[in-house]
Amino acid sequence: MTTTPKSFSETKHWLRTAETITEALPFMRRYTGRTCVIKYGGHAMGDAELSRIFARDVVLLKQIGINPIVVHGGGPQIGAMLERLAVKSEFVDGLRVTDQATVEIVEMVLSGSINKSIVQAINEAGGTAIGLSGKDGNLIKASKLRRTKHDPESNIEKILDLGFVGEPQEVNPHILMELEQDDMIPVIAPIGAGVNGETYNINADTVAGAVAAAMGAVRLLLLTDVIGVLDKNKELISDLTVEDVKRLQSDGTISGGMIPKLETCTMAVENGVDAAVILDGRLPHAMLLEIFTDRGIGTLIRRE
Ligand SMILES: Nc1ncnc2c1ncn2[C@@H]1O[C@H](COP(=O)(O)OP(=O)(O)O)[C@@H](O)[C@H]1O
Ligand SMILES: CC(=O)N[C@@H](CCC(=O)OP(=O)(O)O)C(=O)O
Repeated sequence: MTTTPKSFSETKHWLRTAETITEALPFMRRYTGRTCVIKYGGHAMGDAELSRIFARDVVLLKQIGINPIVVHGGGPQIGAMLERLAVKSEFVDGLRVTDQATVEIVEMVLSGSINKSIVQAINEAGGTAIGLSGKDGNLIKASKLRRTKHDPESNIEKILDLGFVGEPQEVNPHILMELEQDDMIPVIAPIGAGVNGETYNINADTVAGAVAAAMGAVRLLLLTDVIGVLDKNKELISDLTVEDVKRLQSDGTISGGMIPKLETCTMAVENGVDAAVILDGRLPHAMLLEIFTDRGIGTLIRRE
């Protein structure tokens, strides 16, 4: 059956749709053939309909020649499982202190249920997704995170011991390139393997940034549960340079999970990623609005 527009408003709707597609053309040209790393945060994946929309948008990117790589988090889901198993958990500067029992649960939740549900959603949307953790194909070689924190009482830098929290030492881009060439969509759980066979829990933003840098991505998109980086008056900051980020960090404008997020963006844009964007994963089609319109949403971070 064919349908033709029946009313003036219906015609306007069709015209608007056609205009939107035409508007997207220059952006498609800019991004085609390039890699776009999407960090899908645990907070952003709470709603079933939003998850379906996310999966469809990822497939759409692939369909028009952009290579999406999904790196997912799962902080709230790990938290819920730890609570069920009565394992206590605390965060320092947005990072979960991770002992041996915790790292086993973190790996189970991230590489298991969360990874597979994203893979399944993308496959149901018509794509071919492959789930990986940093252990698969030696994707991420990790080491124990070395971090210090200034102690105002003693005025010295104290070494933080976060247990099995890791940082990527090396990301192997070859396996991801192979998958891209075969039209597959990698979905990565932020788990890394150490040289002595130990398992590391790595912040998902950090993994996304390291993967984006290793792939020379055109964009690193961090989907989260806020509209972007907010200033002290809770207003959205739409653009930031690396210098601006340092200032926001030292004057305390950013805290908690926003700290590793912006550190990641800085690392990524200093290592060959064109730009990083922190945007609201609760907004349907947030990625498409960011990539295919000149309005942009969220906070865009560039080198300078
Ligand atoms: N200046 C800021 N602007 C926006 N969010 C901030 C800021 N400082 C701290 N945050 C916190 O960072 C959180 C996002 O980080 P996180 O909870 O780790 O998200 P995700 O689970 O998506 O990775 C926000 O929900 C907010 O509570
Ligand atoms: C070291 C560390 O904090 N790891 C995170 C890994 C998951 C994650 O980063 O999830 P979100 O992106 O949803 O926050 C954690 O254990 O929660």
